[in-house]
Amino acid sequence: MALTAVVRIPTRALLRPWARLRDSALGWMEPVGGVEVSTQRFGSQRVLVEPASAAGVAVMTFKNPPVNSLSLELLTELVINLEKLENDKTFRGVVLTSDCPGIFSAGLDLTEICGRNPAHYAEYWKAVQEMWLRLYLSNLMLVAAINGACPAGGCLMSLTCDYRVMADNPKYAIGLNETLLGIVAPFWFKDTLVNTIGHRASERALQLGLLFPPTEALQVGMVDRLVPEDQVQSTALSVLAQWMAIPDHARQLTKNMMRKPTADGLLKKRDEDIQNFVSFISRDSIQKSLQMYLAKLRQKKG
Ligand SMILES: CCC/C=C/C(=O)SCCNC(=O)CCNC(=O)[C@H](O)C(C)(C)COP(=O)([O-])OP(=O)([O-])OC[C@H]1O[C@@H](n2cnc3c(N)ncnc32)[C@H](O)[C@@H]1OP(=O)([O-])[O-]
Repeated sequence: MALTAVVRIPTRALLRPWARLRDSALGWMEPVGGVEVSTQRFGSQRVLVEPASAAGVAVMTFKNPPVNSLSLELLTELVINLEKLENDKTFRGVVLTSDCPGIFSAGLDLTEICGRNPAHYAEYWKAVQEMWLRLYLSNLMLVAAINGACPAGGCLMSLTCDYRVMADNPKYAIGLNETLLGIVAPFWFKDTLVNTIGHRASERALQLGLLFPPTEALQVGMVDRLVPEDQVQSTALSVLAQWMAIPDHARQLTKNMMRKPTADGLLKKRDEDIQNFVSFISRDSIQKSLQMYLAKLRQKKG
């Protein structure tokens, strides 16, 4: 099996805004003696990509204030930048982190799934699926540097990584809290969690919508390591340095062997999953729940 053929997703056909964003992306690679070498910061408006000082490693920083919610634009830019890193064979590992103080990501952008029309829900959900598939099956080593709150879709994104380092600050929490919003985490969110913390712990966490403070997240296995807040990124980089010692092709095949069956669950029924999502999220009762949740978030501030 060819290593580069792990994910077969016709990306251009899936998300229409990509072509536009691709055009506006900053120049990032220069051919040097036939080999593409990164020369500078690159990325796009909401996703900054910087080569780290260690060879073969990049830091991908999400920059979608105020809370790094996963808007359609952020999801699109994330996938484009990941694809660029994967296509450039000089990169083997990526640290995913946030530029928003105290927040890794607030999860799916609630304004994308509340008060819109079915066509929008379908387009958005396809982008969420795409983000998950691309990260979950990435042949790169991915380490999440969780430097803040990490609920719902933010937690999902971190769970796609090969390793999670979290800031040891009791103000932050991580988990799939969908039931608290009156919505249901889809089966592939559930599968990703089960693959990380096991069936029983997932069953409880998902039903109760648990958001684990760092110490509990470590205990349950949702994160792999806790460090002081100012050491999250440096620790993630040193973890990657250890992983870099493993021959890539053996590690990639192993990762694929572990993850492909889970990803296939979605790949086999993407359209059905989109239809399910659209009909679920369009229900009046669900829209009401989401509106109330958003109003509560806004009130909290005022
Ligand atoms: C089947 C579907 C599966 C679903 C999966 C999901 O991911 S569902 C997602 C589940 N996600 C969650 O349950 C997380 C919900 N969010 C939180 O719990 C907190 O915002 C926080 C802990 C992330 C940060 O606390 P903090 O005190 O630092 O910040 P703050 O609270 O003051 O918010 C600042 C502004 O951001 C706004 N905004 C916030 N989140 C979202 C969002 N997801 N989207 C859009 N907007 C959001 C908030 O309204 C406010 O706007 P305003 O008033 O300025 O117009």
